[in-house]
Formats: sequence, C-alpha cells, structure tokens
Amino acid sequence: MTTAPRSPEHFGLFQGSQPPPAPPQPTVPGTAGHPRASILRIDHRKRAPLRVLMGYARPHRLVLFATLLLVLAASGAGLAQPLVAQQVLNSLADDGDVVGPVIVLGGLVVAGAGLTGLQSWWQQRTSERVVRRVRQDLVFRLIRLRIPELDRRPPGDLIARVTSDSTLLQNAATEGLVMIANGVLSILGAAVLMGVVHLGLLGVTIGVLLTVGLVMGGILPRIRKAVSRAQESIGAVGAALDRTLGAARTVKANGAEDRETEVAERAIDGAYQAGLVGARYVAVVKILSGVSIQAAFLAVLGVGGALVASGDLETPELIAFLLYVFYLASPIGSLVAGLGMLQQGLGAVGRIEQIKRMAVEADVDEEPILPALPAAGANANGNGNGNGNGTATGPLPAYGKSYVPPNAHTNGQGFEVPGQAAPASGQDTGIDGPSTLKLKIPGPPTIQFQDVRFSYPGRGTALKGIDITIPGGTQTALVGLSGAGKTTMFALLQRFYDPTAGRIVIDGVDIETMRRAEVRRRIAYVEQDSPVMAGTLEDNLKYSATNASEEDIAEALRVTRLDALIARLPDGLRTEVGNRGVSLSGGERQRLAIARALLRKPEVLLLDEATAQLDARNEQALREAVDQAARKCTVIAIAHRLSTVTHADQIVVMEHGEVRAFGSHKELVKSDPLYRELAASQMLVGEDDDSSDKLAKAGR
Ligand SMILES: Nc1ncnc2c1ncn2[C@@H]1O[C@H](COP(=O)(O)OP(=O)(O)OP(=O)(O)O)[C@@H](O)[C@H]1O
Repeated sequence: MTTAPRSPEHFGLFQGSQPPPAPPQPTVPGTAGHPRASILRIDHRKRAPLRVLMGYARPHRLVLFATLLLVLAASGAGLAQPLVAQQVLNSLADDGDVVGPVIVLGGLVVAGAGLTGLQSWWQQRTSERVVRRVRQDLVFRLIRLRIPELDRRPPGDLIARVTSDSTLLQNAATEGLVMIANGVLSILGAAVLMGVVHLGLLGVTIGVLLTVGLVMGGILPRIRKAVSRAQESIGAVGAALDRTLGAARTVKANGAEDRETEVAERAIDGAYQAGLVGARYVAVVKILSGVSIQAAFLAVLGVGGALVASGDLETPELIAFLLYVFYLASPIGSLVAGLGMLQQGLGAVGRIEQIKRMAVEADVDEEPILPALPAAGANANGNGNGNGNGTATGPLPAYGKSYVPPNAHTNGQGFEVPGQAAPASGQDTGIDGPSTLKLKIPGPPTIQFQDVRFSYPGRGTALKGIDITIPGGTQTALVGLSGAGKTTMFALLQRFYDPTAGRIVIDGVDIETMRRAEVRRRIAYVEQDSPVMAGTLEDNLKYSATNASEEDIAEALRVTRLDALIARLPDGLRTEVGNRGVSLSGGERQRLAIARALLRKPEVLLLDEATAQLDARNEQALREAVDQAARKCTVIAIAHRLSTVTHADQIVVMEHGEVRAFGSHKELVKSDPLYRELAASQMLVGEDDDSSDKLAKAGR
C-alpha cells in the first residue's frame, strides 16, 4: 500500500493560521432566531385563497381602514362642492357675503384633492409593502428549499413566482380590498336613502342588481382560473429562458436557437391565450355592471311610473329615486373593479402558496439540543469495537475482512451521542434534526456509511447498501464506472438527500440527527463542474470564508497556482469572472474552486473530479496541496483518472451502486479485475504487470 509522504513541510499549508475549532454557534445562520424563521414552517394546510389573501392584508388593516376613510371623505368633499357653489351663486344674486362660501368652496377643492393624493400615497405605499414582504418571504424560503424540491422544479418558474405572481397580489391585497369596501359602503349608504324614499322601489332595484350579480358571480372565478393559467405560462416562459440562457453556448453550437425560441414562444402564446380568456371575462363583467344600472333604471322607471299613475308615488320622489339609481353606477363600478383585482390576486395566490408547502432545509421549531459529552475514548467506529487509541477500523461485511489503513487515525476521542435516535429510515421529516453544535471533536472526523441505500424519486436504486469506514485524516478515493453512485455518496454525506435506509455517521454521530447547516459547515465540496459564481475572483475565494486573512488567501492562491494568473490581471483579485466564471479557463475554474474549498479549512474535503481539467503540472501541484490539507482533514476524492489517486490511503471501487472492492492501488491491481482493467486502460499497469514500476511512472 502506498501512502502520501508526510514531510514536515506538508504541514505548512495554513500553518500558524489554522484557526482553533469553530466556536459553537447559538443558531444556524439564517434559520432559528432569524426574524423570518417562522415562515420556514411547512404549511401543509390548504387554505382558501381568499383567507390567504386577507392574511397578507391583515398587518396593514389600520392603514387600509384609514385609506378607506380618506376615500369616503374625499368623495364627501366632492359631493359638498355643488351645494357650496350653489350658495356662492345665491350670495352673488342676493348681494350677500360671497367671501365665506368661496373660502369654504376653495377649502373643499383643496381638501378633496389633498385627501385623494394622501389616500393614493398610503395605498401605493401599503401595496409596495405587501409585495415586498411577499417577495422577501418567498426568496427566504426558495433559497432554503431542499434539493429534491429544487430537482423537480425549473428555476425559471420559481423565479416567476417571486417576480410576476407577487405583483398580482400587490393590488389585490390593498387597492382591490379598498375598492370593494368603498363600493359596498357607498351602495349601502345609497340603499338606506333609497329605502327612505320608497321601500318598494328599493326592493325592485335590489332584485335587478342581485340577478345580474348572480350571473357575475359565476363569471368572476373564471377570471381567477384564466389568471392562474396565464401565470403558469409565464412560469414556463421563465423556465424556457433559464434553460436556454443557462446553456447559451450549447444552444448556439447546436444551432438550436429556433427550437428554443419556439419553446419560449409556445409558453408566451399560452400566456397570451389565457390572458385573452381573462380579458373576455373582464369585459363581460364590465358590460354586466353597466347593464345592471340600465336594467335597474328601466325597472324602477316602469314600476315607479305605474305607481305615479296610480297615485301611490309622487313624481319628485320617483325622480329622486332615479337619481340615486344613477348614483349607484360609480360604487358598483368600484365594487366590480375591486372584485376583478381580487380574482387576479387569488389566481396568483395558489402558485405562491405552493412554495409554502415545499420542504425547506431548516428546523426552526426546535432549539439546538446539546447532548452531554460522554467520556473520551468511547467508540468512534460505530461498530462497537472502538479502542479509543486513535485507530479506526472499517469492516466491509460483503468481503468479510477488516481494512485498517496503516496511517489511519481518529482523534481518539470519538464518541456516540446517547439518546439520539435517527428518524425512521427513508422517512422524510422535511426538517433538520436537532443540532449538535457543541459536538466539536478536535481532529479530522471519521466517516462511516452503514448499509446506506438510496433511490432518487422515481428512479432505480442508486446506492444498494454501502458499508465503508473512512478513517479521520486519511485520503480515500472513490473510483468506478460512470453512474456507479459516487457523486450520490457525496450528496448524501452533505445531506442534500437523506438515505432511504441505513445511516451515515460522522465521528459516531448519525448525520440525520444533525442540522444540515452544521453538517455542511464541516465539509468543503468541490463539485464536478466546479461552479464559479458571477462576481470577482475575490468574491469567489471568500464565498464561504468571508473573513479569510490576506495570508490565507495568498497561500491558497499559491498552492493552487492561481497567483501567477492574478499577477497577470490588471485588476488582480478584483477581476470579474463573468457569468458562471465564463472568463476563466476550465482548469482555472477548478483551481479557484479548490482554493475556495481550502480557504474554508474544512474538516472534510470532498473532491468530485476536481482535477479532471488540469494539466499535469498543475495537477501535481494540487495533489501536493491536497496532501497537505489532508493532514488536517479527511479527504474523499472521486476520480476517473486513476493516476490522481494511486497514492490514496484506500481506494473504493464502486459498481452499480455497490462497493465492489477496496484496498490500496497495489492490492486492487492484484485482486480486482475491474480496477485492474481501469488501471491498464490508463497505462498505470500492464496486463501482466502489477509491479510498482508503473506507479512510479504515475508520479507516486
Ligand atoms: N438528481 C438525480 N435525480 C435522479 N437520478 C439521479 C440524480 N443524480 C444522479 N442520478 C442517477 O443516479 C445514478 C448514480 O449517479 P451518480 O452521479 O452518483 O454516479 P457517478 O458514479 O458519480 O457517475 P459519474 O462518474 O459519471 O459522475 C445514475 O444512474 C444517475 O443517473
């Protein structure tokens, strides 16, 4: 078995700047204790959309009520103006005092305009506040959605819910409600006065208006459905654009612009068609509201005329009543417009509420549970035979032997956490487990996969019972054919998904009993396609080590050989890397991702094909950097190029979701045909050659 040389200078990486173990954090950042934490609770209730919408308006009810009073006061000021104007004219005719009435009239005009302006400002400000709150809550939730939820939904559609759907709520939850209340109050006021004039004619008016209202009631929900459909289509436009722009080079290289345009256009057309249907219903509702006034006028005129003819009603009374009927046109228009807005808002509420029912990665209900520390030397290997002297063992039942890497070491203080039962396997609680924030064991952690099984939703089994122990402070390589389940193991280790059965244990603690954020805080992960984010080189480097010192950054740049690149760039670390790091080469992106991971000073370093795009010289440099880092953390590397892992403490050969073999490079070349074949195909060993000559050629 070959092992990486551990010369004293290998300890140099970050030496002297390695921080003490991270202090326990009182809360998981951004969840418990966050002012918005309560919205992370999964809301399984399916509430009526109207209730939901009223919920958005409730915190602003006082302002909305004041707005309504302002509307009524402004219309009162408007109504009083003709009376005062009449007084002015009378005073002019009688040579009386006109100054007083003119001042009152001017006051009414100014007051009416001022009240309308104030009402508009309050209303707009409230609607902006409503939409800001809805968007902030949505963003807070979306960023914390669990990976399986994100796997299922196109990001463009989720973005549309924040940007487009929320806008429809904006007016419905404020202006719409005020218009409805204003309409209802004005109609009730007019009805009282109409009742005073003639109860019978009021009955006729109500009869006509109710008949038309019932027809309208059947149409309004269709507006909601049409709006819902339109919003779905807008979401589909977002999803199509996200797909296309996210893979712009692939689209262009394949000459697929027309096809992609068609997909987006189909979705745009869907929104147009749904919009047209909605517009048709809105037009019908408007016609009906106009017809209702005309029909009420004609009915009152007919019945009232007959009453006048029979002497049961005076003509002035009929005229007064008819004037009230015409007065109703405005509040009915306000009511109908408000109801239209409300339906639009209700159409969007459903899509926004869906997000509340998606599982997020946080448990905000539980305070961190801090288990009592057991005595040092307790079992660290999770299989009941820990000796507490710094050696971890990892039997693989399938092969019936125990593998003990010669230089494997645990911290010697590993322990099990008593009373921490894992949730039933495969059961998705939708929440994180209690925190083990104070459970900080010095030294690189030992990781165990104990009979771990996993299936992606709707797919075959990706992992079929993985049983391995990765001793703390060692380097382990996962190799095997494509699709064997290597990246899936990384995903489970970071709790992007939880195993369907079995458990993953870090230093004796089942990670399902730990908060996801806590598990991930201990791990640095360099993804297969080493994503680099838009922003500067410095932004990317400090992404998860915001307080990294100048020396640490310089060291990380040196070991990843990015220092030469930075020196060449006029803006140095402040150079923008473009969308997804497009202005860097593939190898530079990988080195940046590795530098970022090293700066994090993790306890566990996961490298998924992290050096696949590097030239031989850079690869060798990075291998040395990883060797140094491995003195302070547990390293697991996925590699197709076996030359990068021949020196690993143990190599795990995976096939079809199972561990097929494990051992050192030398052992595996002898014992495992698949590994031997892979090694031979990469010229690391001849078909009949298992000597160490080739290993030497491979750089070890
Ligand atoms: N998010 C996902 N949803 C559904 N199936 C998935 C998902 N990710 C991976 N799979 C499937 O799970 C299996 C294991 O995939 P995984 O990525 O773990 O393989 P791998 O060994 O890392 O392959 P490679 O070496 O090509 O990266 C494959 O059959 C793959 O199609």
